[in-house]
Amino acid sequence: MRERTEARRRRIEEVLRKRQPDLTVLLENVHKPHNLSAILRTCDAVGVLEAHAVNPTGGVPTFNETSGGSHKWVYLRVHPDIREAFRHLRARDFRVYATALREDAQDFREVDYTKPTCVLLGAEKWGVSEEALALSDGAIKIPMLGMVQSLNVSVAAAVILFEAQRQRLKAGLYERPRLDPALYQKILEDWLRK
Ligand SMILES: C[S@@+](CC[C@H](N)C(=O)[O-])C[C@H]1O[C@@H](n2cnc3c(N)ncnc32)[C@H](O)[C@@H]1O
Repeated sequence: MRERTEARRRRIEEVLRKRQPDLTVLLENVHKPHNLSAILRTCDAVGVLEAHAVNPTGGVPTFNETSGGSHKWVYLRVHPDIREAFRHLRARDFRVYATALREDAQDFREVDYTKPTCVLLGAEKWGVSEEALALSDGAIKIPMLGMVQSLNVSVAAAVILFEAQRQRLKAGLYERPRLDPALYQKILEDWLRK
């Protein structure tokens, strides 16, 4: 029993040392539980500490088994509206890139994800709102060469976040703890209670 507790603690510490407090997503009205769950699962895999969501249509975000339990390990902060979400992110020096299937959007691989970065993802049906697009630092897209115009939102999130992970691995950002010691300790205690 004691050994299992020790092993669990070591595993939690190992994961926490790789968490990236300056990489995140903002989900604008992504309301389907399987999409939200799949995105949080990817966030966990690339080391996102906290994800953000805005649900103008109301309601508390819900998860399903697609999350694989990842919603326990990735905090989700829900903002009352998109302006408040941007205020929060700007106060923490994030650059926010809106995913959008526009002519003038740049290829997502051209962004430097080693800087504090938030990837804004839009609603399944309507995409990112004009308001959110106007507030963002630029639009990015995953080039589409097939017959279908767009990807599923959780797939788009995975493609972009793993490019961020690739860049951050190369830059050595997973090699040393990124959380300040007080925050690390607070989260460690929280995770050990789960
Ligand atoms: C199904 S798409 C929405 C399609 C919507 N009709 C539009 O024009 O934006 C849902 C979300 O997935 C993401 N997405 C899907 N395909 C993408 C692509 N090729 N590049 C960037 N983001 C994409 C965006 O966040 C988008 O808002």
